[in-house]
Amino acid sequence: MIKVGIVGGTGYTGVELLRLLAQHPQVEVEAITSRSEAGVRVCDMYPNLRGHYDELAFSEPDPKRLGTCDAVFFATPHGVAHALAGELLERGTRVIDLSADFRLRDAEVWAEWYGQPHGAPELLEEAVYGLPEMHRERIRQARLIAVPGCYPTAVQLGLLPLLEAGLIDADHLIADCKSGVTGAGRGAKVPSLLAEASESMKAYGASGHRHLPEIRQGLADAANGPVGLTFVPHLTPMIRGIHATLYGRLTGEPGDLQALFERRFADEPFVDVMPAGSHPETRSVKGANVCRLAVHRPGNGDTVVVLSVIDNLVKGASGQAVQNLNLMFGFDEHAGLAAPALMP
Ligand SMILES: NC(=O)C1=CN([C@@H]2O[C@H](COP(=O)(O)OP(=O)(O)OC[C@H]3O[C@@H](n4cnc5c(N)ncnc54)[C@H](OP(=O)(O)O)[C@@H]3O)[C@@H](O)[C@H]2O)C=CC1
Ligand SMILES: CC(=O)N[C@@H](CCC(=O)OP(=O)(O)O)C(=O)O
Repeated sequence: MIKVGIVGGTGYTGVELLRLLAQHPQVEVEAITSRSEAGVRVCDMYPNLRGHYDELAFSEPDPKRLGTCDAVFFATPHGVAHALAGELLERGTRVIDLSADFRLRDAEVWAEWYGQPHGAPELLEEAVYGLPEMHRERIRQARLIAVPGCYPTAVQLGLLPLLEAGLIDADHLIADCKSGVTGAGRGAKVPSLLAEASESMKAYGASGHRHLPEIRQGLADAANGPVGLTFVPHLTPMIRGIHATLYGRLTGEPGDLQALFERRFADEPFVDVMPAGSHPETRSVKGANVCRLAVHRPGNGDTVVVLSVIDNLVKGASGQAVQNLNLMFGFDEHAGLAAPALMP
């Protein structure tokens, strides 16, 4: 058994970590923090966890107590892990950060997109980008993991096979993405109100969203050179889910694209390449740590269309974080993540 801590336990990704870890045979949650709810029992705030965490209560973030854990998850807004990760690492605690604090390798690019100076540039070199389908062996050795963002997970998984094989024009990629409202977090915000978000859909961040540099960085690694990407996120009236529709211009005759995708992800426990002609639905991944993909070539023309769906709170955040923990501690990669999606 290992002991873990969670900083930022009242948010959607924090409570999703608790739900997944409740089924993990080798993990005990030692500490969970919230400044606003300190003293409140977790199961009083989240009754779905009654019977699983009856004694656990939120506490103030205390690096000494967190430093007694084998690993600490940060499910906090940007900047919080910058302040605490270094001290925890010095105490011998491994850090799995769900925020964007360590996702971009360049501190100046981070500062430009996040509107504040990078708070821990000295840790960037050792941080590993926690996309197991790209970096599994480095994750196994890592002390500090930057869990990818939700849109970046859906987009990178969908485009990796095509870029690695050099089959599409890397200068002109398009990612048209839709997210459910939990992507915006649990904090009260007008655009997340029922009357604002339901029965409506809108694009946002079309001229530049902070996930753009993160996605470009990952795709450039796959393409072995810079990429040009147009990324437009949309808010849709669902609670969980990301649907990414990805477009690439073929540079030549690509061969069997279905076989390419099946081969690329054959050994990946959490990527499901659907049969040719499929249209994956977000509800088919609700609550599950899975990315479902389908690849199309409309009219046998020069454009390839990839459809990629994930649950933003699971493969897009907390599930991926647990998958990283499993790799770091040599557990079965499925531990805590075996349940199928909810249906309907
Ligand atoms: N929602 C999603 O789909 C995804 C979210 N993420 C990322 O995961 C992180 C958490 O997201 P989400 O769960 O939605 O966020 P929420 O806004 O729902 O929750 C944030 C949590 O952080 C705590 N917190 C806030 N400020 C501080 C601070 N200064 N020090 C310590 N704790 C703090 C809050 O508790 P309190 O204020 O009481 O201490 C709360 O528990 C974010 O970085 C987000 O970008 C990543 C992928 C997907
Ligand atoms: C619907 C919605 O608002 N989604 C969030 C992204 C989700 C997320 O939390 O991403 P990070 O982990 O990078 O913060 C947004 O567009 O800002």
